[in-house]
Amino acid sequence: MVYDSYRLVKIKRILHKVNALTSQMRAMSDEELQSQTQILKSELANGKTVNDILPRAFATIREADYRILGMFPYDVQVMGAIVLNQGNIAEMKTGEGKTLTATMPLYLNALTSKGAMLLTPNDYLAQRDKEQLQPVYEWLGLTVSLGFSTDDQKATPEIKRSWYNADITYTTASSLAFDYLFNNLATRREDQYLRPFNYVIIDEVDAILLDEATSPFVVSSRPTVQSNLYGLADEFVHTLQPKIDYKLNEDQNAVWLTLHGIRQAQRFFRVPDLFTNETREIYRHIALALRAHFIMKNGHDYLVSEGEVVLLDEANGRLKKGVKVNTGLHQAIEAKEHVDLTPNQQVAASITFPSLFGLFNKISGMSGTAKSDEHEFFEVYKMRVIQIPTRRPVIRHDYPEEIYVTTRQKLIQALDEAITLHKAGRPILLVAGSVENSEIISELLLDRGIPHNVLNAFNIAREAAIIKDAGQKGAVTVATNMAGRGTDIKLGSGVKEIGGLAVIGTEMLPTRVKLQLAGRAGRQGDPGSSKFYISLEDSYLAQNSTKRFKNYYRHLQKRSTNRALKNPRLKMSIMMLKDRVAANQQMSRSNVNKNEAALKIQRRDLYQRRDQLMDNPHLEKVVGKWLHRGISLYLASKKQWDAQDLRRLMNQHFTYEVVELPTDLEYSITSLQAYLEQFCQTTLKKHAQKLVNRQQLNQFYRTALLNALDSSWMDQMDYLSKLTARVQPWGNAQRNPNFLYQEKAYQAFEKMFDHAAQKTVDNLMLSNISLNDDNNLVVHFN
Ligand SMILES: Nc1ncnc2c1ncn2[C@@H]1O[C@H](COP(=O)(O)OP(=O)(O)OP(=O)(O)O)[C@@H](O)[C@H]1O
Repeated sequence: MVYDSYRLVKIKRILHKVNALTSQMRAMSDEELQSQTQILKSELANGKTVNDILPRAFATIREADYRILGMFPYDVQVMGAIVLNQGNIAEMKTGEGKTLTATMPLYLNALTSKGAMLLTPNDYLAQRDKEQLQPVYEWLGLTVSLGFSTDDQKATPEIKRSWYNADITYTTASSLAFDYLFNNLATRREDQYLRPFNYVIIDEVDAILLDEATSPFVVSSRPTVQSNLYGLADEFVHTLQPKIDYKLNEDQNAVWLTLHGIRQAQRFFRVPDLFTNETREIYRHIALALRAHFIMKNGHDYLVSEGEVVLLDEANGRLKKGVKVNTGLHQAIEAKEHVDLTPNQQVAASITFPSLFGLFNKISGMSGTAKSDEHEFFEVYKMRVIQIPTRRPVIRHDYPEEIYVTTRQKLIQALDEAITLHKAGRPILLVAGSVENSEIISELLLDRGIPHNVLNAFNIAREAAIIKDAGQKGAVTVATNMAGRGTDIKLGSGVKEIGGLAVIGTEMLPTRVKLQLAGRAGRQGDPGSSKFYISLEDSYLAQNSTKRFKNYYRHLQKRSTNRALKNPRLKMSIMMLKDRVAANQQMSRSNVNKNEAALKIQRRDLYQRRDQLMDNPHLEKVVGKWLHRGISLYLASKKQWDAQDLRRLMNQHFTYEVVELPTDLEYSITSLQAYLEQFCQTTLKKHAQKLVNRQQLNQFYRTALLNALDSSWMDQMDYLSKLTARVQPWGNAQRNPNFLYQEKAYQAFEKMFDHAAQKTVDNLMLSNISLNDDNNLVVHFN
């Protein structure tokens, strides 16, 4: 705390410097103010640093914000902006105006011409913020872009390049993650579009770096053979009895087979042992089916819509875009819900948010709720969380939550409260715990004849329109926690006078999500209130509570009281439960980060090699080296060679034609190596004769090498994505699963290059090459 106030003093000193320039900026003509951009850029070019020019740059854009948008950033916003420029996290309460705050560090860091990005948690916010602020940046002579397309058209590399080369880019973390992965799957420089990452502000930083830290972004590629094990594993799971065959630890979101269950599985799948190399896949599918059945809940974690399973983002109630679930879990849920299975796909590239942001020169973040995790932010990202005071005191009234025994009781109470407030004319935001509950609440409201809007994952398209009306007198909006982050509900006329927006929650939620939702009311010093109605049947409690707690619940259920529960011990145990869940989540993030660390090194190494291959105009030497390695690996597969073995090997990997071996060939490894290398060179010469020039030959080499490297990397990614599940059972045998993971990941990476070398031989020898009508190279790998 002492350090915090010391930091604030330092920040205020910089604020004074910015404030001192206000009148000077106000006196400038528009042209003079606009010319500041060039002046500041040349100061940077002449050796000044971003920190040196901060006061002037901030004062410039502050005045521009005022002239173009009519909003002059408040002192507390400038303080937030200073924190963002330091590469730290500004904790600013909800509604304090983070969008406008970000204009200052974005402008300042964009002056370096290396790019500045703002990442929001969803498309809607990125688009809204970009549209709102674009006029300011453009007025000051900077370019702005939105980092994704707003229609369904696929963007060409050229279009993407224009997004990422803009001075300032507004986008979402997931769009950036996917673009990064695709950029590094390109086989030609022309298809790449990213420049090195420079500066980023992550809006709602706790959602991105904490809540979503553990689910990697995955780009899938070639479909693999569909396994019929999903259906079988699903059938098997139906036969299991709780506690006897499997155990569920809802605290840790874990479910596993007991010894009895393992025996059942061995009987069901007719295998003697479930933990051998051959039966690994069976075990993996059982683990997936168990998760699908006992951890993933319809309406909470996913929806089934028109015969398809769509995953929901737990943190914000939105549909998950792209492929973002651990390999196979999606199919396991599909088997559970009896819908068609999507084809199995292989992982082509993957990355987690923490690794993605590790690629930036400077990262910063903002959120209304980051302080509680400041240790983790510092430990993992070296970012400090600095609390910025609010401009006006928050006068929102947060009532203590009311606890009921059953879902029914809590919903009725919440509805009664909503109706009372509605009668008084106050706008109401009724928050449901799941899509299903939002529909139930909506029906209950209809029964009582109350008109309302529903905002859930099914009607995202109407989000902006719904939010626009949500603050009007008498408006009732039912929403899932989708309405939590960044939703700015503006109060209609006369609403302040009657008490502002009322947020009524109907579900127990993690603390941060709850704070975000309450923060929809009482923004910028407005009046407002929040109250949460929870029940002992809420899924958060059901999933995370202890045995004692459950017994207590059963006891209360028998008493069948309709009144709110007031027992202080109950409140205390709920508080402790929340802490325990948060600690468990932190632990699982730290495990994922440790595993990801191995992957990060491998990914960087691989991408560097790819870049080198793409830039090298003379690949003959590299080709020679890889052929040498590939051939020696093929030859190492046997101790003794004879003519028949050699012919077989050559027909598999070197040529489809009949092999004529020299009569005087010696069958020692050394001479076979020399013979095969010579054979390869002759084949390559033949290939070269079909091509127009040396560049084309180089292009052929590059394609063959990249293809070999990429497909080996895909196997590696696939292996790693399954490795976490595989090391778990060994972990139980008292070996540290993290250590095992690192060890196995490293060994596999070494092996990966062996496979790539062998694949290179096949690619160079067995491919069909030709020229099309325009004399462009066409390669088909076999
Ligand atoms: N300096 C300012 N002058 C006038 N109005 C402002 C100023 N700064 C912000 N506002 C207004 O305050 C409201 C809240 O801003 P914004 O949505 O950016 O808040 P936020 O901090 O991002 O909230 P949340 O945490 O909920 O996302 C907006 O309507 C915005 O236009």
